[in-house]
Amino acid sequence: MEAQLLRKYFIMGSQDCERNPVDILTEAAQAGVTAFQFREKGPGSLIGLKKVMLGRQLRKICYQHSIPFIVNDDLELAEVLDADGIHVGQDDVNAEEVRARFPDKMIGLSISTLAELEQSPLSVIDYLGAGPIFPTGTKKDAKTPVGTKWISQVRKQLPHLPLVGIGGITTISARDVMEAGADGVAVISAITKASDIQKAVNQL
Ligand SMILES: Cc1ncc(COP(=O)(O)OP(=O)(O)O)c(N)n1
Ligand SMILES: Cc1ncsc1CCOP(=O)(O)O
Ligand SMILES: [Mg+2]
Repeated sequence: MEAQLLRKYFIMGSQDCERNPVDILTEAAQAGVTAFQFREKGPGSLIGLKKVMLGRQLRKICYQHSIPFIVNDDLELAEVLDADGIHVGQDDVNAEEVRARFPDKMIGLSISTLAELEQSPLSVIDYLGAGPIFPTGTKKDAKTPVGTKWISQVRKQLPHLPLVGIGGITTISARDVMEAGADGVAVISAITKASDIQKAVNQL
């Protein structure tokens, strides 16, 4: 995959939104986010048909704006929505299984420690999501923040694998993440909680 696609990677589910997620993604897409992950997860999230129906709407917006549509965790949903990619973490379906099922989709893998990095099937994935970089209130079960140093460490070990930082990144701290060597920043609240989404995306 082109690392440039990770530059402004927006992640969202309805649980993150105080207004219509369709409007929020439309504004973010118009403002120039470069990738989108549908992460319908946690307290207040939709399940079953409602999740699929929202996913269809969000998938369509990505298609209209030529933005990759990536599904978090849920392989069935990725198939039903014909997603461009899937993001899995260390406690999710193994990335090798995801690759066996989806030879042509982008696969992202979360990475928080050196041990995880050493044990991961890096040859089957397309990018790494490194974090949480900073403390975050968005993901209740987030691991201990690892800081931007973690980005530099991963970049040093893997100079060519596309790499995005995630966790507590704001329009101000995004610069530090990029300067540490990331190809992009993955954010939820920096966009969903912004009073002016266009401005927030521009600042990122
Ligand atoms: C780009 C990106 N990086 C990391 C994550 C976190 O994935 P995971 O650790 O599996 O946690 P959940 O998002 O599933 O709660 C991500 N989603 N995206
Ligand atoms: C999904 C995820 N994985 C690690 S931290 C995090 C939450 C990121 O949300 P925010 O950008 O609001 O801190
Ligand atoms: Mg996961």
